[in-house]
Amino acid sequence: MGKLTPMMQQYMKIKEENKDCILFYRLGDFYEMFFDDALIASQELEITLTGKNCGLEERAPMCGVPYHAADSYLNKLVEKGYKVGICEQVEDPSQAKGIVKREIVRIVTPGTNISQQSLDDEKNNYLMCIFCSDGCFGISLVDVTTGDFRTTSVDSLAKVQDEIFKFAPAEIICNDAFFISGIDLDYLRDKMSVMVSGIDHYYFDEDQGIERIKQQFKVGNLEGLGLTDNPMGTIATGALLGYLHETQKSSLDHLMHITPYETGEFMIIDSSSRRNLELCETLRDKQKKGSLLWVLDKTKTAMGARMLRNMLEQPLIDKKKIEERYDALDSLTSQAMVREELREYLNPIYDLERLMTKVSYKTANPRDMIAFKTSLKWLPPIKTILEECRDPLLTSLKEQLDTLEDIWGLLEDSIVEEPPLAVKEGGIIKEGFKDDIDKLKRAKTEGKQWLMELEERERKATGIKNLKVKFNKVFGYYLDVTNSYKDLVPDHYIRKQTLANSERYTTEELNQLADTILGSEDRLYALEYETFVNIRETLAGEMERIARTANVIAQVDALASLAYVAERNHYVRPKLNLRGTIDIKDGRHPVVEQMIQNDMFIPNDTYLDQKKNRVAIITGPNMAGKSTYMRQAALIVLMAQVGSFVPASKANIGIVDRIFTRVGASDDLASGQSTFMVEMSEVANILRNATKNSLLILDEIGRGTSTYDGLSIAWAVVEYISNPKLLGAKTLFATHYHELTELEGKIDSVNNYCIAVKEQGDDIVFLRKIIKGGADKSYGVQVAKLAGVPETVIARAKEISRELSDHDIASRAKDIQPYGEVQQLSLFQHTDEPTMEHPFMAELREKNLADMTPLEALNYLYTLQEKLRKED
Ligand SMILES: Nc1ncnc2c1ncn2[C@@H]1O[C@H](COP(=O)(O)OP(=O)(O)OP(=O)(O)O)[C@@H](O)[C@H]1O
Repeated sequence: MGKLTPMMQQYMKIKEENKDCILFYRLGDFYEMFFDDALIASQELEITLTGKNCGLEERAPMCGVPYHAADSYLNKLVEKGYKVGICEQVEDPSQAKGIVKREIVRIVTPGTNISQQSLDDEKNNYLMCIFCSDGCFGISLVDVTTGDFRTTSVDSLAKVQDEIFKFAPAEIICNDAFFISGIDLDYLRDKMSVMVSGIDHYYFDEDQGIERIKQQFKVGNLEGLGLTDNPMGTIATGALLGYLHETQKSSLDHLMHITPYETGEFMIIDSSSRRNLELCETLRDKQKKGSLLWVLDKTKTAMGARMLRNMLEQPLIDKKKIEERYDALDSLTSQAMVREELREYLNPIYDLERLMTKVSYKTANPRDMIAFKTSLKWLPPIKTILEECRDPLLTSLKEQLDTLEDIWGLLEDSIVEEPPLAVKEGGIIKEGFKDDIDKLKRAKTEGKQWLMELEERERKATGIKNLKVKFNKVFGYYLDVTNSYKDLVPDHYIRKQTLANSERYTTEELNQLADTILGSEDRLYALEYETFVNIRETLAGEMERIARTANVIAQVDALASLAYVAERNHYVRPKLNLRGTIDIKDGRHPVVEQMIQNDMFIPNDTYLDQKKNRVAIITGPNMAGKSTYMRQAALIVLMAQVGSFVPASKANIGIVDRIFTRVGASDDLASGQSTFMVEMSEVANILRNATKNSLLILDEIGRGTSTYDGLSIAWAVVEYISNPKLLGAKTLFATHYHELTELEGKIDSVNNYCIAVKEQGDDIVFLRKIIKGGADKSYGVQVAKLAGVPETVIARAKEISRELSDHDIASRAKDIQPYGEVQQLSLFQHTDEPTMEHPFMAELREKNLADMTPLEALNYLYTLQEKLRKED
């Protein structure tokens, strides 16, 4: 058995301390990986596996990536959920000669990835820390690429899930208690691709955490940060900072502020509703295209895009704040020229927040400085053009906008227009910025000329006609005088060497010149680098001002985008009320109207209030447009509370505290649960958490089970939500159970609507218009025909439908004989339902379900169902 080489011993020691990391171990121009790390990396990165003689009998598996291209490899591994430890050579004079010391300089995790690729990503990249204790949760989250840092605390797991879904962090770190809080870890890992890891309990020590917070934000106490009322969030923040210091090891100066927030400041939208409403990505493809954000985001800067996404994720509930945004949009829509000029100035502005991150991590290169300068140039004209806007929000943003002219001036004076990427090879600093640099530069380029001039001067001064300045590697520059002119050599010449035919001299002037010329290149590069680093540090010192400006620009950009979209898509400014009335005239679905090309989107009205119009039961054939109509209402309310104008001819929106949607079967939620179970959990969640100020969108509740159960549940749910003593929330309720339209006469606040279709012979034409009243037919078979179901099946379905139409479904179903492939009842389950005269329904009506809790109602319905089965 051999013994590990010293270099590999060092490797083993570092690896031992960082077992959960793949080590990128710097060897010359490569990062090498060994043993298991090499096996993983070669597979994940598709790179060749080799072997290294490590001193042992067997060669160590090894693979490597070039230092200069390491970023993309690293990014790939981190995206796949690995932690990567970057291990660099560091100077350590105490080490024995020949042994280079290496140490981890940074641990890159999904939540702390600052590779160029992640800096270019439009979205925020959050690292979230969750501290769980006694059913309460402290949440702290940071995007190290932008400096966005927030904290809150919540009192239920459901609210934690909402926050996770809202911010979609790349990585969650937590204490052990969070793992047993009931959180669905598989869902987080598999469906949301979040890396979840527990961190040591010492990170959550409150006192140490507070110290870290005070140091990071340079404050003497927590009051100034607004954290005193948020002990759970404080602990989470302390732990998050501890983790960052441990992994990032370098400056976190760009994390200058933390924003404590209350979830109650914003409209609450639970995770499944966010998905269902397709706010920032589509349900199916998880793409931005097709989402509400896709329609609204016409921002010009990356900061603006993130701000808009944030606004959409957190609609407001404060009327005054919303109206401030409307006023800003009014300014920008009524002055289209001003807006477009503003957008033109915003266009060339780079991502200042992420540039600041690079400055803070000392990775900003000279081209980043030019990006800075180019961006700053547009700040004064933006400020000037904002003078045209008289509304309070834009006026205040204008006042807050620091145009950073001093920083622009510094960059303008110091960095050349097209600098290289490298920082240590010169060519960065402009002429005139620093005398020494200018001199060195001149020495480099004009050295020869200077020597010729000196030669000429000396010839004239001494009369030595063939005096020459020459160079060799041993003596450097010297004056060569042939023996015939020896007598003319002046006293101040210093002899360097005597040859057979000539003498070699030097002078003080020549020595100085030689020094300047010979060392100029190295010194020039070093001085340019030093100057560049100083400039970068000056910027780092101005981080606070730059961050504030970046935030102002982001807000202006997001507002300008909303105004632009509002004008282009003919949106209107909504009115807001606190009566709880939602009155939309000619509302349109903001996304579907963009998708429909030749066809015109048919607008529809929506009216809901706290009295006679609390619940709208919407019937109509499949494909008629029920889901579109309901989502459109929810999106219009949401847009209104984001501060956007809305797609309608007129809208008066009663501010809602929450929007809940239960739409279709969200299959991806159903990890291990049946579709019906998921549906019922969502319903339970809605009934438990909605208030009378909420808006509910319920699409075909009860569809996932048998007709009887489904209908009964739907019936009980409508009774519950329409009753102000129980819930009394405004609701749009789409159903195929036509029996539910019976409720209109029975409950005051329930009204029937349907989406009109026209029969044309055997076919139907969708009119897409919502009208008062219930639909009398479901046209399921016609829609099946439109969808291309084979003619034989359609014909048979019509036959069955005719047979069933006059009879009770339960008894008739038994009589139907199988025909070919059509053996299941599923074809007619939705096209023909039991009549209300069934004893089951009669008993149901007698019983006042409204006096029961939803659970009692469900239990009761199950008992009824059992009874029925026994009777059968
Ligand atoms: N108001 C409208 N104007 C124009 N087209 C519309 C309108 N509403 C819906 N559509 C179109 O009709 C299609 C079907 O609409 P939607 O999915 O809302 O129907 P549905 O009644 O919910 O169907 P199902 O009951 O089968 O789920 C949409 O994809 C859209 O293209």
